[in-house]
Amino acid sequence: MELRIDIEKQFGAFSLGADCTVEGDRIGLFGPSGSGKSTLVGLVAGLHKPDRGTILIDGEALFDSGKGINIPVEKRRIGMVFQLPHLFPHLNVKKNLLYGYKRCAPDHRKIALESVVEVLQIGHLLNRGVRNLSGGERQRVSIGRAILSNPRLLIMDEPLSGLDDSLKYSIIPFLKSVSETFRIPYLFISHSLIEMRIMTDRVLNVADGHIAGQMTAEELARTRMGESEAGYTNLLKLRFSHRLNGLQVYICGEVPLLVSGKSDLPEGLFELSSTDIILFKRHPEAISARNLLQCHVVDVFETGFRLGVELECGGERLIAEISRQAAEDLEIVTGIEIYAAIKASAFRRLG
Ligand SMILES: Nc1ncnc2c1ncn2[C@@H]1O[C@H](COP(=O)(O)OP(=O)(O)OP(=O)(O)O)[C@@H](O)[C@H]1O
Repeated sequence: MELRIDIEKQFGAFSLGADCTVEGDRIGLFGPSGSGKSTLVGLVAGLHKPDRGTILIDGEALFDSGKGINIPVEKRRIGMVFQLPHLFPHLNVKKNLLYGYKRCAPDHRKIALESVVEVLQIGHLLNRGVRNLSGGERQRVSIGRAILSNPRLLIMDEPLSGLDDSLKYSIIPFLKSVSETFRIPYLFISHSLIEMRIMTDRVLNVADGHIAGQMTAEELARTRMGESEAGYTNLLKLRFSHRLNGLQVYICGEVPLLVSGKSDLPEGLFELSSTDIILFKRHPEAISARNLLQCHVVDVFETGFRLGVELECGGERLIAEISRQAAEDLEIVTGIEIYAAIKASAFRRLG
């Protein structure tokens, strides 16, 4: 999808002026609270009318003040999912799901109820009233309802913010499989850099009512690494192997990792902060950290006052963060071999 926006909107004291072209099917909008993300997607969806400008999807004008075009919201074919699922309380799950489908013109009805129910695994809920659903189930139903309206674009405005961590990471696979199965491009709003990296490829950085830049989610994470004490978050998909001396052995690429924790689910998404990786120039004789990985330095980059060090280790990439003095002591340059020590307790399971 290509989204072209060149609009201005004044909302009381807040001015929004956005001018950008973005291409991709998994687009993020990232920025602080009040920067204008929801206003911007509301203008795209047709919930508000720009004061002037143009909004085009794949060359087709949804709004063009010069030509007097303003496609009404119900004809834009844009589905929306919000932080709080706005389901109809008097309708059961099936009727909520079919609401958008029935309003969609028959020519555009390409996605069937059965396939959405299957992907979102909500078949057992169809006859239930929506008041009797858990938070995660409600959000799955609201995603299903949006998909069944057969939109050309799905807008998700902080769809995971109202959920606790474990629920959030159980919904993400559904969001991903929905987008992969039905191939609907989406705009995804979040304050969470981790959600951006999991859910999006291209990110619009929104600041003070304008688009301050456009980059990949990975570039955004590296840019912000030096601004946060938590550093860069490595996201690792690990495969459970076995238990050993009260710890769990997971496989990362080709490398076994010792991880604290109790779950022995076959797979897991873990986070590891760049500040929890300690680098050694030579193999240390004995250390308390349970993981000592032999790595190659593939990149060294600036992160404000410190340096980011990208490591290759058994087919996986890790980013560590060190001071300039430490980089001098270690004589770090691209291509050298180095050892990375990581405590078993440094890994945090996300889902
Ligand atoms: N209808 C409106 N009338 C007046 N001001 C508005 C209106 N809608 C939004 N605003 C203002 O526009 C600014 C941007 O709000 P918006 O909700 O778009 O930000 P956001 O980046 O989505 O924030 P958050 O991440 O907190 O949801 C805010 O200052 C808000 O008060």
